[in-house]
Amino acid sequence: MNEIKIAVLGSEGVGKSALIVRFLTKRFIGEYASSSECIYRKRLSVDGKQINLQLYDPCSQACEGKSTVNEQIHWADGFIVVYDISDRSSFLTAKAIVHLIRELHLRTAKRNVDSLIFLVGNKQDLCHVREVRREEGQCLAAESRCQFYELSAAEHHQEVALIFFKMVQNASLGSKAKERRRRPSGSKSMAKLINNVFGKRRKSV
Ligand SMILES: Nc1nc2c(ncn2[C@@H]2O[C@H](COP(=O)(O)OP(=O)(O)OP(=O)(O)O)[C@@H](O)[C@H]2O)c(=O)[nH]1
Repeated sequence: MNEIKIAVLGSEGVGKSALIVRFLTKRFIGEYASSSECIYRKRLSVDGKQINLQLYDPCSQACEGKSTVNEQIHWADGFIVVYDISDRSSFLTAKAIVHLIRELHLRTAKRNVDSLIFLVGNKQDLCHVREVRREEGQCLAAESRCQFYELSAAEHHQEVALIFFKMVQNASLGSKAKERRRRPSGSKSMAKLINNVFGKRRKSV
């Protein structure tokens, strides 16, 4: 069975967990508790192939055993780099992450990552307080040769699911020969995810 590892990266509060939870549970959870980085696992069938998917959700706060961005990049087969359209600084962070991914993959002569980086502008529902124009996202994606999406984890289930499926599809095309690399610490089952979702309070929208 194919194993695909996807890292969802971006600065604090851009909606990384919200996107993952939306994909896994179809629900938008406004309050999500997580004080450690974690890996969610899901089995799915893509193009007739059974895939063991691992989704890495980093923790923005300092936590014990936290992996570095470099380790996260080395671990993953594909990257969903998220920014918040109502927060310009998160766009700059996303830009830096995309450049770092390209640089590290170039330096280690890994396979072509063009189809394996998606730039995602989240919180489209907050367009009345938008700080990053859609064209800026498109422009960054074009110059970084990655795919661009703008959406809202709060409002769009199908779009979110499509992005994850597309990424899995792209990653599964070139994953066979890939060596297994060090994984970030922490692993989460659906039971723990449900605990996080219904357990503690952390942030408000
Ligand atoms: N309006 C709106 N709020 C959103 C959306 N996605 C996430 N949020 C809110 O943004 C806040 C941060 O969401 P998280 O999913 O915790 O963001 P994160 O990137 O995982 O944050 P860290 O784990 O701290 O890095 C929460 O209050 C969410 O409810 C969205 O599409 N629209």
